[in-house]
Amino acid sequence: MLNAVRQEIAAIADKIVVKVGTRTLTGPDGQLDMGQITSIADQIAGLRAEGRNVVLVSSGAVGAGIGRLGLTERPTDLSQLQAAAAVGQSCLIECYNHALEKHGLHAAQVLLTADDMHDRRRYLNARNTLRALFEYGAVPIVNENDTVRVEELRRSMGDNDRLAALVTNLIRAPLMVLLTDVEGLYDGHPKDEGSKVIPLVRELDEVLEHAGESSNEGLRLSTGGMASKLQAVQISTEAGENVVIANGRRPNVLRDILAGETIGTLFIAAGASVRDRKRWIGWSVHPEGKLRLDAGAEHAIAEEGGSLLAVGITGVEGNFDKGDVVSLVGPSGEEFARGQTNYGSDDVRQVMGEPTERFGEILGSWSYYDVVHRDNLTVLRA
Ligand SMILES: Nc1ncnc2c1ncn2[C@@H]1O[C@H](COP(=O)(O)OP(=O)(O)O)[C@@H](O)[C@H]1O
Ligand SMILES: N[C@@H](CCC(=O)OP(=O)(O)O)C(=O)O
Repeated sequence: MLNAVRQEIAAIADKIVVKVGTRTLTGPDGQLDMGQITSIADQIAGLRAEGRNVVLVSSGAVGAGIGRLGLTERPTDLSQLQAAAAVGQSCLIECYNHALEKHGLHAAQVLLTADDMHDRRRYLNARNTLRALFEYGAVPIVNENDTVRVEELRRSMGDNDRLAALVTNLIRAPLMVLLTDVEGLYDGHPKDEGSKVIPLVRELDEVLEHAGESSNEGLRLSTGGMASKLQAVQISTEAGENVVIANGRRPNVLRDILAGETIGTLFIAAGASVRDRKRWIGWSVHPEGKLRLDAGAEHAIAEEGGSLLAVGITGVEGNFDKGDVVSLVGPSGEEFARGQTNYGSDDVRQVMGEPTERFGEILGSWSYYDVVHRDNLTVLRA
C-alpha cells in the first residue's frame, strides 16, 4: 500500500544508509547466505540507477569467519572472535564485490569505529572519502573495525546499528534503513501471539518500552536486538533524518520502501535537519565532562536557543579543556544538550553561578562572554 508521507521521504532520499544485520546475511549455521548478499547488491544497484547514493553498513564478518574457518561455535575468547572477524571481513567484501560487479559497481571497504567519529579530523576524513567514493560510483561498505575496537564485539555495547546512525549523520542522509529478520518494531516480542508491527512512529519515547533484546538463538552473532536499533533511531531522528526498520529477507524490500510502500516501521525525523558541525557535537563526540544547570539556563538553551552563561551553572563534573564537548544536564539530572566549552573545567568551577561581569576579577584575564555559545551547542530533542 502506498503512503503519502513515505513517498515524500522517498522523494528527498538522495542519500541512503542501509544497514544489514547478521541475521539477514547468514543462515542458522552462521554461514554467509550468498542469495541474500546478491539480493542486497542488486537492490543497491537499482537505487543507484535512480540516482541515489547508498552507503551499506554490513555486519556478518564474524559469521563469515566462523564459516570459513570451519568453527562449530562462536569463539568466546575475544582475540579469536576478532580473528574470525578479520577472516570473515575479506569474504564479505569478496562476496559483495562479486555481486556488484555484474552491475558495473565496485565494493569499497570502509572500516570505522565510534572513536573515528569522535575525532573531528578523522570524522571529516571519513566524510570526504565517502563523498569521493560516491563520485567514483563505488559502493562504500562499512563495518566496525573489529580488530581494534573490542567493545563492539561484546553484547550490549556499541554496534553496527549505532555506527549506521553515525554514518547517516556524517553524510546527512535523509533516510536510514535498518534491515533485520523481523518485519519492523512490534508492540510486543515478535514471537508473542498478538504482537503487531507498528507502521509509523512520530514520538520515539512512546515506543521505547517495546524494545527487547536479540532472541539469542543459534550462534548469537547479532549484538544489540531492538533496543540497540532504537538507540540508533534516536540518534538519526534527533539529527533530523528518517528511519525505516524492515525485514531484509522480504524480496525487493529496498525498492518497495523507496517506492513509498508501507513496509516495516517508519520513524519520522524529530525536526529539521541539524547543521553539520552541530551533528558532530551532538552525537559523534564522547563528552569529556558534565555541566549541571539551573532551570532558567535549561529553559534559555532548550526553548529559546540561547547560549550558556556561567550564572546558570550549578555544578561541574570531570576535567576538560577549552574546546572540549561537555554534556549539559538540567535540574532533573537528564542530559538535554551538548556543547563545546569556551572554558576548561578549572575556570568553570571558579566562575559558576557568577555573572560574566565578575570574570575579570575572578579569572584575571578572560575572553568569552558565554561558557558555551549557541553556535557550538546541540539540543537533544527526544
Ligand atoms: N519489539 C520488538 N520488535 C521486533 N523485534 C524485537 C523486539 N524486541 C526484541 N526484538 C528482537 O530483535 C531482533 C533483531 O535484532 P538483532 O538480533 O540485533 O538483529 P540484527 O542481526 O538484524 O541486527 C529480532 O530478531 C527480535 O528477536
Ligand atoms: N562487526 C560485527 C558486527 C556485529 C553486529 O553489530 O551485528 P548485528 O547486531 O547483526 O548488526 C560483524 O561484522 O560480525
